[in-house]
Amino acid sequence: MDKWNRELLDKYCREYSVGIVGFAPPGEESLVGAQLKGFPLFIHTNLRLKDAQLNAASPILRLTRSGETAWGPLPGGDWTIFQANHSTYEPLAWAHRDSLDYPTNRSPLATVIQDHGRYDGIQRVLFGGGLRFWLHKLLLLDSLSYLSHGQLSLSLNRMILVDVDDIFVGEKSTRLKRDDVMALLATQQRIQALVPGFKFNLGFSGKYFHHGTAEENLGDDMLLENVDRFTWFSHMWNHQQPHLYENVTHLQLDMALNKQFAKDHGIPTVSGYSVSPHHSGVYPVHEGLYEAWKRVWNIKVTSTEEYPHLRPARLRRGFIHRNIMVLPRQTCGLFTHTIFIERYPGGRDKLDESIQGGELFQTIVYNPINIFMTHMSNYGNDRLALYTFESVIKFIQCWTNLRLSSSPPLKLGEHYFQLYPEEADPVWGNPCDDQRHQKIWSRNKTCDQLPRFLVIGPQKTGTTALYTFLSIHPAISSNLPSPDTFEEIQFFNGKNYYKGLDWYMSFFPASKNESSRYLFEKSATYFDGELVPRRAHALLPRAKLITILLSPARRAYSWYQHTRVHGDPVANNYSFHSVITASDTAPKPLRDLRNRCLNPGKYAQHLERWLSFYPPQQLHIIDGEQLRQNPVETLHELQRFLKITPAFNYSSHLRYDPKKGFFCQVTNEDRTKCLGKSKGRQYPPMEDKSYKFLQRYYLSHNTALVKLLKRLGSRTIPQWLKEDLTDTVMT
Ligand SMILES: Nc1ncnc2c1ncn2[C@@H]1O[C@H](COP(=O)(O)OS(=O)(=O)O)[C@@H](OP(=O)(O)O)[C@H]1O
Repeated sequence: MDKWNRELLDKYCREYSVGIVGFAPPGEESLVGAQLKGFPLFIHTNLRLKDAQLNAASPILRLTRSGETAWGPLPGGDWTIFQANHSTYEPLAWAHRDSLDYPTNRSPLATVIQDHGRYDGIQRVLFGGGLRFWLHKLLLLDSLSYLSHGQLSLSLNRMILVDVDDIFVGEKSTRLKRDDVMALLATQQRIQALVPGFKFNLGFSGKYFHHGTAEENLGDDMLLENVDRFTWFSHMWNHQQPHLYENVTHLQLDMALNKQFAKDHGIPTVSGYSVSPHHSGVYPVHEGLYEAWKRVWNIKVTSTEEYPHLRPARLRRGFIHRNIMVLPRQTCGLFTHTIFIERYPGGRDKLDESIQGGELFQTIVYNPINIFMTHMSNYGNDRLALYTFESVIKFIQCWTNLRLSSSPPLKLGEHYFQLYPEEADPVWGNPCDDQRHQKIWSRNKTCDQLPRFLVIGPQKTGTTALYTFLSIHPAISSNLPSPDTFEEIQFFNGKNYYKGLDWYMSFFPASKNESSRYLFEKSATYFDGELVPRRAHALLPRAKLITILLSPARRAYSWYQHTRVHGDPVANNYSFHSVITASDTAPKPLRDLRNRCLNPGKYAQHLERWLSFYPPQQLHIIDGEQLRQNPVETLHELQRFLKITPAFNYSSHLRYDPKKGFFCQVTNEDRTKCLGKSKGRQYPPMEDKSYKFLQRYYLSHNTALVKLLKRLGSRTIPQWLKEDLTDTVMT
């Protein structure tokens, strides 16, 4: 960093009490006792180190616990260590030279050092290398917490739930014998001493009870003899994937069999938790599963790996659908077929690495709530899962101050959404964009039941005319009508979104020659809906977007007239001028109406939101005046944008109807079919004072729109936009 910037940064840090975390970059040159410019601090580089320890007296330690030695070499051979001769410095971690490379040198070398700020007024923590070493990752968390005066601190509470799935399901000779069940209970007891509330959570499929060898059947019996010492949840009766059931009644019947089995064998049925094999049906959602779960088991919480995608595990989120909380699962590396420690992928060393500071350890460090899925087969043979969980829990106890605990799934779910309330709303993605999602999606759903383009509004710009004219096109099909909102589905912007993807897709029935069909949907309220671009993009990232713009002032006036006709009491009580000029102290209903009337006209702002999700090439802007006066040309341009070939010639299908005062659809030689009375209404012209007010109101928004259109490469600026701006300048 040059001197000027450095001084600026230092000044900022001193004034606002901001600390610095620094990392020594690896260098080709090996330095010995080189002084860090401007500091009483010296470094040695490119060292091999081993046996790390922490400074128990350091005020930085919070999550990390000192006292032990992390024996063995530190990863990499290019470590930097620090030597200081000023009281401002205090080591945070030490290591020793690796004797393979160097003659024995017993004095510990500081690999992480704290600068208390006594030298130049700035607090720092300097790391002698990157973050390859797991212990340094913990120290980074603590450094951030310390330097941010506690503002960047993770809670120290961690919850763990271990599901043991496929109870009774495994093939002969992979199942639990009495010894294994005893080991399970003994380990559980030891873990309970470290993790209050811990119980293995057993997921059973009753159909396969007593399907093992004679010895294994005794193991089944022993599990049931100890039924109260575990928590239990229903898997599927026959381990069938729920998305393969087309019929919810069959699904229910199978679930009822498992419930009956539970009752007959004293297994509790009130946990409110269940999981489905291979996570199928949970996400992408198979509505039948949710329905049957609710009816048979009153399920309130489940967990899955697939949402939004399988990997990386740390990006998985939760959501709530039909009042069922779906929690993300973490990965522990144990799968149905990983049944011997030595056959763990990469061998025992890899497993130990994951436990001792590696992936599994860090999963627990970074996630306040951890749900792990394991299988019965992981607990037989050499009891890989028992070794894994007991070891990682002990390692956590040894190296961290984390407070581990466990709770039944329902409590865990409630706690999860208290921590992450923003995750409650689901985000529906396209199951065909992820092979794993597609695999666990129902057979009777296709990928062609989604629109290829959206007409997003805004309201009152001519969206119904465009929708109607597009529907004449032989290659274009709109959605089926909705009983509530007619031609509009209004999926992405309101409560309908919570009805799920199946509901949305039911508006686009599959037909035979799908590939040649251009499915589309128009919902005029999408344009200014806060959440719509994000949601639309999650589901339809390649969709084209069509918007129609006309003078925001005229649009607002048309909307007001529309709202009056629809019987809105506030619109009927107040003149247009009173609505648009309502102040922030006006009664709430009036302010709300004002906002609903005026906000959609802030075009640039809304378009920018769409453009933060979609590339500009996918957006087509129609001039609303052109649509009104020359729909034929407008539709030809639109076809070119959509790349629809052969182009449909609209000139013989649309004709100006002098009586209606608009273009209408030609039905035969001398007849036309126009839009209904609610489109192209008769109402008095807008008062001049209102128009002038709105010109001023929209000035900054219209100016931003001109800039945006230019940025998007528009060669012409719509006439209405020029007029709105010119008139404003003149008044
Ligand atoms: N061909 C044709 N026929 C009838 N109306 C037409 C046509 N082209 C554009 N318009 C203008 O469309 C305005 C209604 O816009 P929307 O259909 O988007 O309204 S809505 O948001 O769906 O309610 C409607 O607004 P009003 O004039 O205020 O009724 C019309 O001006």
